[in-house]
Amino acid sequence: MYFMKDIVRDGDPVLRKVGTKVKFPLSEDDKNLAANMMEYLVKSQDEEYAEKHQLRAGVGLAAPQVGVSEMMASVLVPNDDEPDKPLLKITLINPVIVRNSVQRAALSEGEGCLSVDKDVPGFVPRADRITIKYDDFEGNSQTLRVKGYPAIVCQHEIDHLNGHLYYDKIDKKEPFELDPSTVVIS
Ligand SMILES: O=C(O)C[C@@H](Cc1ccccc1)[C@H](O)SCc1ccccc1
Ligand code: NI
Repeated sequence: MYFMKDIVRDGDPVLRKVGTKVKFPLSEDDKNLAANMMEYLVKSQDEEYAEKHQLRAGVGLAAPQVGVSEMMASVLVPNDDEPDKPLLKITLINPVIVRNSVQRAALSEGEGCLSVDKDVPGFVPRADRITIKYDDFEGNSQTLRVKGYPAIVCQHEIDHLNGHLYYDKIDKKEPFELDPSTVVIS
């Protein structure tokens, strides 16, 4: 299980590297990495456990954030209407975004990051709909199409695998300026 002490913070060069491709068959270390990252997300969304262990809630976690420069990220997007049926629960291995909608989207509250302690205000414009090619645990290539909030989370995590942080995408001069056609997600 990871705790906040295990989360690498901005300034550590590992967050600015492009991760190495994960090889198959998965090593025991990579299997444990995937399990531990997803476990962090599950526990961080359990209010009682998160409070007791001072975990920041997360809907995504990328391997570089726990110091492993590999192409692997976990995503757990909760479903407020049906808590035991998350909107998206997936481990993305070697993910590549192969299609981006022209339509842009941004979270109305901006974004945060478990690896960035400071608050960086501003909209983070992203694609509203994306198609991701990734490998599953057996090494088979899979395709995932997501839109809206799950798509924002996947883009945030895949950015981590390529050395990008959310505030890189905030317009420095006009942080709350948005193209009028951008979908604002609350
Ligand atoms: O640092 C991370 O990668 C995890 C982020 C992912 C994320 C933040 C903003 C927008 C999309 C993805 C954490 O989940 S930040 C905390 C959080 C928790 C619940 C909902 C939104 C943000
Ligand atoms: Ni992040």
